[in-house]
Amino acid sequence: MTRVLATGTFDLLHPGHVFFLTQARSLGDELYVLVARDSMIKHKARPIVPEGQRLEMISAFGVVDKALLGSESDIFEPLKEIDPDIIVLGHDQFFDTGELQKSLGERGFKAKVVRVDDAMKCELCSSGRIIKRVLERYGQNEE
Ligand SMILES: Cc1cc2nc3c(=O)[nH]c(=O)nc-3n(C[C@H](O)[C@H](O)[C@H](O)COP(=O)(O)O)c2cc1C
Ligand SMILES: Nc1ncnc2c1ncn2[C@@H]1O[C@H](COP(=O)(O)OP(=O)(O)OP(=O)(O)O)[C@@H](O)[C@H]1O
Repeated sequence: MTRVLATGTFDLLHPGHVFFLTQARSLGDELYVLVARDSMIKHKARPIVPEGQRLEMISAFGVVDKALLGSESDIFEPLKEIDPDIIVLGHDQFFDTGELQKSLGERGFKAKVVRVDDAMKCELCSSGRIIKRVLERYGQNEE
């Protein structure tokens, strides 16, 4: 039984997320997903959708066996419980594969880090671009 772990913000959902999680699931037998905490997202703007609602949506995906909220202080903490065989990184996730692999080894985790390079290309296959489109269409009308 190979347990795969995927992680991410998953703010405004789109087909790129379905594509990523389907790819992640295909690497093993079961898929766990760690949803990033609002307080831990510092590499981009604060998500529109609060963490509890982001978790609820990812939990409803058919390819996902279990979704959990991450830790608010230590990204390695939830791995003790999940104990994944594979940690999958999306094409644009900021982690360096080698450095993450090294950090995991130093902490005694067995997981192998796998980067999936494929991206689904469509105009609105990005939470950021959905937000931009909404602002273009409705932003100017704000009183
Ligand atoms: C192995 C691993 C564990 C993670 N654990 C957590 C965590 O416990 N809490 C959290 O808020 N983010 C955690 N993250 C980070 C996010 O879930 C996410 O990967 C990061 O914010 C960048 O994702 P994005 O490109 O989807 O925004 C973890 C990431 C990795 C790779
Ligand atoms: N179009 C896409 N194709 C493949 N994977 C994607 C795509 N969009 C997002 N992902 C993957 O889904 C996971 C969660 O992504 P995230 O929540 O950052 O969405 P995003 O749409 O890329 O957000 P933003 O537009 O704010 O950067 C990441 O691993 C990311 O690489």
